[in-house]
Amino acid sequence: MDAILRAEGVDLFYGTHRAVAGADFALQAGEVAAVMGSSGSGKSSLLYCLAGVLPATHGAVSFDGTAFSTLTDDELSTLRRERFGFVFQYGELLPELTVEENAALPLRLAGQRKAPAHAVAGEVLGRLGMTELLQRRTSQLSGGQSQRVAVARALVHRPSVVFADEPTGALDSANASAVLEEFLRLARDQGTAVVIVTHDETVAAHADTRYTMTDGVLTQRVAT
Ligand SMILES: Nc1ncnc2c1ncn2[C@@H]1O[C@H](COP(=O)(O)OP(=O)(O)OP(=O)(O)O)[C@@H](O)[C@H]1O
Repeated sequence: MDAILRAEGVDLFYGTHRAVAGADFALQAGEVAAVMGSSGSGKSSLLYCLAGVLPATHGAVSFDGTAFSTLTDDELSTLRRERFGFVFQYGELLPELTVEENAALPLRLAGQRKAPAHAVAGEVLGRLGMTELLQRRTSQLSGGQSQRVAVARALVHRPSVVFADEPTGALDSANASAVLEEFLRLARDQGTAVVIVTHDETVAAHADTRYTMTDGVLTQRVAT
């Protein structure tokens, strides 16, 4: 099967510092891949290249057979907005919006009207146990609740790939594993592939494929 997301020989330089060094990566539709490695090893930098947020200095990244380098900035923005979802360590929600409004944002940005967008967001939030909190401002949520909203927002438009950078890194371990399991169950149910950057071996254990980043060099770990 052809990979939905593929990186070949990707380098990312910050000035003279080579943060990503010759990375090869392939992700199938619906696959969950974890990228582990110590602090500063280049995991987030790789994620930004794979998501088309930073252009690779050398090498190529392609989505569904189309190299990012052949797209205009507008086309790449549209691809990121419509086909990708993002979850970060601290949720990165809009604090003045409600839970429902935050989760519905990708649909609203895609031009959907409020009522149907909120109906879909409400359904996804319900699957994450957030039905009672739909009208609450996200500034008034716990860490675990915030991450559930971030997960809903990343999945609500049924993207092909979600990029998650330490998605449960700010939570205590019981909360972290609950949110991670709900996140991956929803993603797998809708066939969304996931790339998770993590320091945490227990997070990586949930993935189908595991990689290790060492000083910018990405290596696939062979299952034992
Ligand atoms: N914008 C930048 N400009 C210059 N150097 C950077 C920049 N961003 C990251 N770096 C450097 O590139 C290297 C890789 O950083 P990156 O954030 O990708 O690592 P990481 O593995 O995600 O780390 P952490 O686990 O601590 O988040 C580090 O040495 C970092 O200091």
